[in-house]
Amino acid sequence: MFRLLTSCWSRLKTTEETRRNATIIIIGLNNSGKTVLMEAFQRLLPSRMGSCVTPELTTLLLDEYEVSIYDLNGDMKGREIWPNYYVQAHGLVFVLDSSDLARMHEVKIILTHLLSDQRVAGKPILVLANKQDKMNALLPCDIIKYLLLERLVNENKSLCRVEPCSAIQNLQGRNHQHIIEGLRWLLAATGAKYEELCPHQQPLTSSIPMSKGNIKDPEVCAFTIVLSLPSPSFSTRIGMSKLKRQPVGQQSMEARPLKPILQKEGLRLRPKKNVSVTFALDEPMEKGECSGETGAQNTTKLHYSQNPDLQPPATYDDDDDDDDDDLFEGNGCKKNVHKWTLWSTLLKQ
Ligand SMILES: Nc1nc2c(ncn2[C@@H]2O[C@H](COP(=O)(O)OP(=O)(O)OP(=O)(O)O)[C@@H](O)[C@H]2O)c(=O)[nH]1
Ligand SMILES: [Mg+2]
Repeated sequence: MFRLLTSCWSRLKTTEETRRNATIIIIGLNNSGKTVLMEAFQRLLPSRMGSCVTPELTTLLLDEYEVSIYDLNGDMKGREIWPNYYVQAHGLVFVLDSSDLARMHEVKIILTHLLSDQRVAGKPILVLANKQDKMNALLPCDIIKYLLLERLVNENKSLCRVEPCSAIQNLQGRNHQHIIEGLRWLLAATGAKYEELCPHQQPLTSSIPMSKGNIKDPEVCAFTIVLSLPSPSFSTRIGMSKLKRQPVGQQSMEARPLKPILQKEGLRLRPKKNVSVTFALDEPMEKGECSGETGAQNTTKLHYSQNPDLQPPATYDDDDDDDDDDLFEGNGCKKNVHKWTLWSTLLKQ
């Protein structure tokens, strides 16, 4: 009995010792669903008791990671303190309300600004396209297109994954695989050596803004991400073995552009369903598969995974099932007349 207890204790101790720490910040516009999402994470994952130094901080355990997650306010005042967290963050979760079309332009401005920040550039970002339960929610493919996400992540060399989700449903314990898989991906993408490259971590406080002198040289933390040519299963399992990272200034290989990969089950694209999109270099893309605008025809293969429980958007033309593939063909969502009218309105802003 004593031996059993000792062995349990030493196993527990080993697990504790080998646990990796990661700091993640959850940001996005106010009302996008960050706090509900945080509550969903708290329900789904075990948390570290007594670790809450500040109310916005939660420490959760996922696989071998102990993740400190900061849920930051998205109102104007809250956004002012986001930069205080950039240096310390290993990765970011950006939550957006997929149904709030009126604020998509604001999202675009914020995200562009965020990703081009030197303290953020190069860090992986998980974009959660929240509120997919709403009838007018945009699909990830549309959101990517509107936000020019592909170009953004290429310019800033940040690995990016877009997950459709509904934080409300997640809170009720439904469809949570998207947010958990998204978080797993983010943790894996931060890389095992990231902490070594950010050796001077300071405890974070929201009340004391960091002076410029306290902000570490962003170059020290930034990664240039170099992707090896992945296997077909890359998009569904983005293991660290597939990613070779080196600190800026030490890269021996040229950084290659990141391309969107829609996760798919089977061969046929079903764009009316909700899909996850991971940006990565992959095998040559078949002509006509998404990303028409950016000339991605030479490098990308698309993968998607369906989430049948989430509500498909009402704005899609549902008359003919054979139209499904047209959403990704040629000029993109050409059957979606209703939605493209909206796009042109948004794009003019
Ligand atoms: N329908 C729907 N509503 C949601 C979902 N997620 C959040 N909401 C609602 O959106 C509103 C805002 O949610 P919060 O989690 O407080 O938003 P927030 O991003 O934390 O906002 P700030 O803290 O002000 O930046 C609440 O009324 C939520 O109930 C969702 O997935 N679906
Ligand atoms: Mg909140």
